Amino acid sequence: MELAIKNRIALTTQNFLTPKPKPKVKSLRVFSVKCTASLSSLDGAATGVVERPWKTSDARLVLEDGSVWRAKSFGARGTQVGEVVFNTSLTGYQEILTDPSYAGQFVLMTNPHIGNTGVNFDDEESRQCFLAGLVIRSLSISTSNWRCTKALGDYLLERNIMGIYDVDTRAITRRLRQDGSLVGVLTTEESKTDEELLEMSRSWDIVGIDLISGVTCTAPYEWVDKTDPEWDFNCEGRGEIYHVIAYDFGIKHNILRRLSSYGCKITVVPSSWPASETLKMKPDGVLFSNGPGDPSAVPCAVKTVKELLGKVPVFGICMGHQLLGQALGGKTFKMKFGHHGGNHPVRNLVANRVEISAQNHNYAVDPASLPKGVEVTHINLNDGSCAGLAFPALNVMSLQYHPEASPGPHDSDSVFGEFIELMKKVKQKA
Ligand SMILES: NC(=O)CC[C@H](N)C(=O)O
Repeated sequence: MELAIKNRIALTTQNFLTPKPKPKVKSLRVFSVKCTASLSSLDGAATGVVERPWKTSDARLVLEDGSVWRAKSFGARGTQVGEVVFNTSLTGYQEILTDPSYAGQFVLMTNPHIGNTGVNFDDEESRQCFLAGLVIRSLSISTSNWRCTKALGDYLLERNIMGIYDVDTRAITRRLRQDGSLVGVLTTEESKTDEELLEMSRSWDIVGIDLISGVTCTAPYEWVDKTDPEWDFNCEGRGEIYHVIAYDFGIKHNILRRLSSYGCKITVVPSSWPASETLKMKPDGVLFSNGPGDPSAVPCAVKTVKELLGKVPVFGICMGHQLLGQALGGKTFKMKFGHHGGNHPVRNLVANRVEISAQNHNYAVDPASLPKGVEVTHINLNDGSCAGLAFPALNVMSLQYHPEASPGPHDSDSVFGEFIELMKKVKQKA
């Protein structure tokens, strides 16, 4: 078993971790799917009233490799550039749409059937949708869920987010797996030629851009909301209150709810909040949140993390983990197509167990670049990449993935309890 896992890592690591070269364009190739019974009106879809004629394709997604994907639009109209990534989660599209870490990206759902549960008030992971757009195979013609307040198409339209459906998401996913993430331009504008859109996609890049400043909050605020007790599955033994300062690099609400449920008093601060101000607030711990884009494009955030190292216990999640990796002296790199989904097996080397995790990242910390004393605590079993770090001497812990799930499995929820234990230990020593 052990050997099988090792062999699997050896076989796959090279594939998934090698950054992609820029794709060559031989000529533009147009792809379209055979017409399925999609409705012309989303209002009709919400009420179940069928309108004819069937909608025909009115949108194009042009990828930087020269492929042109004809599709049908829903949500907002216009032209939008972004990086296309695929997400393998079966459920939770609303949490995915409101995860700020997707800023600058088109999320392509591999689950072909999207929209069937509509959207509701409770599943928002942030104040708005920051992603570039949504790409799906089939848009549900009706919504049916007791929490549903709105159809997905109306929701995206209100938030000015473009969506397309009736596009071969399986073929695009294979292309992304083979060639790596690709930049694309999505348009509903007939006047734009395929060549123009290709040129647009090839002249834009997500690497090296600071996307955090566009999603962070503008001023500090207190967070009080907890996980609804009806949904909470892990809430025993939380007595003492710990004050946590949470750096908002694009924070998901469920990180805050879980910390709050575990007994933390939370102050959320903007990404530019000085480390000196944080220390003046005398927190028991600091959380560095998830967030969009390239971790090496935000040296200011790395500087803040560095200034807090060793002064207070810290916990990093996803972007927070990558910033910690850099602050400790390590390097981050862009993966071939990253990890996005709710089914990633991770080996927890400390507890010696496998956890199925929710993940959403395109970058990773290179463990070989880390100084002595920094321990790799978690490994992604699909490709052997670093999924967690600890530096006990400085009371540092971090995960590359999402223990708060939303959406995804809850196997790693207990890590919030480990952060509490770390704060407790340091407080008792003081
Ligand atoms: N979810 C996140 O925090 C993502 C981190 C980073 N933007 C990445 O893509 O790797």
